[in-house]
Amino acid sequence: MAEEEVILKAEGLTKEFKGFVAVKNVNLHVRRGTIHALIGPNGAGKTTCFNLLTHFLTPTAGQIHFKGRNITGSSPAAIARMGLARSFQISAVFPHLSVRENVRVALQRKLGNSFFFWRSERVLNQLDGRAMELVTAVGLEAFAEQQAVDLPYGRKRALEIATTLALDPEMMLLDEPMAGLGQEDIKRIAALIRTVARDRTVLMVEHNMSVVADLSDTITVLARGEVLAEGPYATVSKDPAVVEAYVGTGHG
Ligand SMILES: Nc1ncnc2c1ncn2[C@@H]1O[C@H](COP(=O)(O)OP(=O)(O)OP(=O)(O)O)[C@@H](O)[C@H]1O
Repeated sequence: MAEEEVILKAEGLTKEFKGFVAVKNVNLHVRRGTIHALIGPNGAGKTTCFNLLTHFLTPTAGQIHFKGRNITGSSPAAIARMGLARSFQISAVFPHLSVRENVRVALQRKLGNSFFFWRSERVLNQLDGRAMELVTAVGLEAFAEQQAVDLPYGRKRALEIATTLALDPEMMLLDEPMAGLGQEDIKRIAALIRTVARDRTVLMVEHNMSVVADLSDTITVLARGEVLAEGPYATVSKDPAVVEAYVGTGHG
């Protein structure tokens, strides 16, 4: 794989919790412009891996490179500024601000706390314009003036994606974007992920196999902290070791 094609690279990634190895020597290469899924049965180490990649956890060993730069040990804020952003949990949304205001706050945060120039009316109006573009991009225009707390669950997920898009990341990491969603919301959020992935790279941890099959260019399967298989869905879903790992845990 040509080096310039790889936007995110993890090598020998390992995380130990008091002697228990949750992630073991994981090598991961995410190609620029693709949708890459990280899957595996319960307890496989997906969340730990995700937290290592987004720097919410420090690896015991291994290195992470983003756009050719070693970002091991950098702060989540620093890597977000470099263009690698994780979608924030729903709890990070301000419940009593409107949808539009939530996105505007995210845009303000991108500008940085040290600059207060955005308090001027002209800049606020500009930010409102961009916020509405993002609100529309995620299909929330009809909800723009509603408080976040009043949104249906699936719409909150869309808002979470909009606030992440406000950072204009080159690469977006999504932690179980379909968790807790009904069929209709799943369709809508899957379409949204496909749209946002047109001009950026997406890495997601996801349990919903039909979504993974539908969206992903590449899938990495983890089991017991190790990479079991990697490739397109058609290949990994037929891999005997993958079938065994899922059947063995009753996932089917
Ligand atoms: N902070 C921690 N301290 C100790 N053990 C941990 C910690 N975090 C995770 N683990 C263990 O590491 C292993 C991998 O957990 P992880 O949550 O990464 O798996 P997962 O693949 O995301 O699972 P799930 O699909 O159930 O969310 C599990 O055995 C878990 O108990």
